[in-house]
Amino acid sequence: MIRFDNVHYHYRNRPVINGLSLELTERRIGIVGSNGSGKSTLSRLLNGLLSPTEGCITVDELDTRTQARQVRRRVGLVFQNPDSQIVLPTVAEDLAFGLRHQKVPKARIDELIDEVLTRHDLHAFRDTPIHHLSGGQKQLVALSGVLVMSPQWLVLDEPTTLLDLRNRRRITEVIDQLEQRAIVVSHDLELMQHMERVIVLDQGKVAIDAPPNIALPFYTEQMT
Ligand SMILES: Nc1ncnc2c1ncn2[C@@H]1O[C@H](COP(=O)(O)OP(=O)(O)OP(=O)(O)O)[C@@H](O)[C@H]1O
Repeated sequence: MIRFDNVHYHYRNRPVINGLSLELTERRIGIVGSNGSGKSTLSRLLNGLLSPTEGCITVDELDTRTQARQVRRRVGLVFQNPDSQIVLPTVAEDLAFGLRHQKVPKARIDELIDEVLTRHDLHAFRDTPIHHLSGGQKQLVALSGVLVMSPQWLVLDEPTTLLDLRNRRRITEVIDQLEQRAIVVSHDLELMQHMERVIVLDQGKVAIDAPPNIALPFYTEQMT
């Protein structure tokens, strides 16, 4: 379980998250909200990249302030723009990066990479330079790079915004089939329909927290 206990986050003196208390247990949780409502800040708080200014976040009992390294292993964060996540020139090199850092033996790294690429239909691109890939393929590589580390939780920040309809559907299918628990931050309301629970953020607070058939009409009404 991920638990937020009266969490506040301020950038310098600008309050962005304002007293969130949440228990996240569902397998698919969506976070929506208008631009600047605090969604990306929330994603970074979830995996310990940012620490609350006030209050406490625990991930399966690990405190993100004091056990950030363990939290980051447990919660994989996929950024909105794959270019900010992919660091090495070819697909295989990039996927090996985190595993090598964790001192996983080379033969095991190759096995894990083969497995994740096959699962996402990317095996033909194993040694392809990243800059030859389409936006959708890069998005899948960025996701694969996080999955290969076997996190228990995934946080996906706007996984479909840069994609065309076909790739949006593909990523939606991949998210549906993930074994991990996933928290998906997105403006893509079609993707949000696939969630069990949708939290609407407004100025760093929960405006509504409900199944998508209730939360999404509330959100669209609020936005118009
Ligand atoms: N590094 C930063 N320093 C100062 N202010 C920041 C920083 N990052 C974000 N903010 C501010 O915090 C607020 C919330 O930003 P955040 O990126 O979390 O919102 P968001 O809901 O993800 O927005 P969007 O839908 O536009 O991506 C915004 O007003 C933003 O300007």
